[in-house]
Amino acid sequence: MKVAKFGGSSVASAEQIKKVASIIQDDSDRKVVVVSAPGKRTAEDTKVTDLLIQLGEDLINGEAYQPALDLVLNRFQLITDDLNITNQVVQEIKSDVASIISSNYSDQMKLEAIKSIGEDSSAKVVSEYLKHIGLNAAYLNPKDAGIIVSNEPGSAQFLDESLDLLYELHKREEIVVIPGFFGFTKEGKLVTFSRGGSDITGSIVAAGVKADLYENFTDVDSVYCVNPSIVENPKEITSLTYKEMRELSYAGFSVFHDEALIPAVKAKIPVSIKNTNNPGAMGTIIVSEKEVRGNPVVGIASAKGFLSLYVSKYLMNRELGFGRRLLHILEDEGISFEHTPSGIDDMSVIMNENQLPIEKEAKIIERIKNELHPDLVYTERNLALIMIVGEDMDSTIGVAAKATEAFSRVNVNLEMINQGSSEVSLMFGVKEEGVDVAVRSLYEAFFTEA
Ligand SMILES: Nc1ncnc2c1ncn2[C@@H]1O[C@H](COP(=O)(O)OP(=O)(O)O)[C@@H](O)[C@H]1O
Ligand SMILES: N[C@@H](CC(=O)OP(=O)(O)O)C(=O)O
Repeated sequence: MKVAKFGGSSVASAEQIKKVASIIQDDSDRKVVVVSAPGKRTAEDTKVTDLLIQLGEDLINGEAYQPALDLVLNRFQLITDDLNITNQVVQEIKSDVASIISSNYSDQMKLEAIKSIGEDSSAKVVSEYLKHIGLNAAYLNPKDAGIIVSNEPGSAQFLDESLDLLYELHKREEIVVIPGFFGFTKEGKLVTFSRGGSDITGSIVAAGVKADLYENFTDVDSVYCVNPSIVENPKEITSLTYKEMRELSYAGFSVFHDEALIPAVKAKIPVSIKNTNNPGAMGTIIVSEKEVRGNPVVGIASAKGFLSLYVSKYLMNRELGFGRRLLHILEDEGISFEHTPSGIDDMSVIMNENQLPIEKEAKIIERIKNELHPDLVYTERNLALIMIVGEDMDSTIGVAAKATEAFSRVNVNLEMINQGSSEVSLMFGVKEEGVDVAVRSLYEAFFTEA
């Protein structure tokens, strides 16, 4: 049995859904299908999930929500018209939104329920179309499928008890179509995963049914060794390990959600990234161990929007518990961090800028000054992180030298280097304005030069 997940770009229009149907028809092992909400049809278009978030926020803020709702309704009306199937889903969206509005849900629960409508409706449309073309298909709600998650709205984690429930899908005769992106707590509350989380649903389902393969259909022929919006026509990666993919996804390869690997890894299910627009292309396979080894670097990822909280104090190295107390202040204030490079008298805490908005910064700095008495404490914003990833890097001499040479060639100053804690990656911090030119220079150094 194969689990096939189709991303937002694959279900963005009737034309795309027809391609999805033909991919499902092509292989009778594709018995379980997971779908995202309709994504962008063009670069300027808006994803249905973004329209729904707008709708939810307008509703909560007491503003007119009808314009956003109309855009969602029109989107599904157009899809059902073009597929020549019933528009029942449009009526269901209207009544679902009305019942969410009149419910006694908290604002957060209302927003969660509204966000789930995109995937839920998409699954109804896809299953309806599969039936329309003569396939034995059925829509299956995540609650009935057994997707049980933690109560963390907007960032749910799947719970292991989902797995046995999902295994029951083997008993189904039909091709089941499950909406991605949300699950239910043990108490029956609807909770969404983080953005891009339909990949997580696909992985949980694949682990639950013990699939032979988890196929993730998107709009590119493969995972490329660098983001194709930064380097034109980058080299394709034919195979990479779970570890490499997780690091690359975490550091900016948005093609696959970094949390989506865990269920597949635990169940040892290979993941294949394929193109809905070109299903004949080989794609990329993600496995636990690679057979063919070549370039020690498999990919270069980058992400903007980080900040460094720098703290310096003479003899910090001798002050027992300094690091713990610094991190405790952050924990106490609900701030999560990504990395903590440190020196003898200095420590930096790297975090996503959304963790420390400007309004919150003064309070944190004040607490650090009062509780830790540093010589210096300040933040540096607009940082980007670049991650060079490859399982064989740690046994290859000269990778860091080649990278720093590439940075100096394009005159990009390094704010930070972090190597050692991860066996498979080497991280660099640079100012945001230099990140793309730095990534291009690294690509040339590792992938185009002899
Ligand atoms: N290294 C990479 N390789 C391939 N695609 C990448 C990479 N980094 C970023 N992307 C982007 O990921 C996109 C596909 O992911 P996503 O937008 O989530 O698709 P979907 O609509 O299928 O969920 C590609 O169109 C591409 O722009
Ligand atoms: N629709 C959700 C979940 C998702 O996975 O979407 P996509 O497959 O378009 O990345 C989002 O936009 O976050």
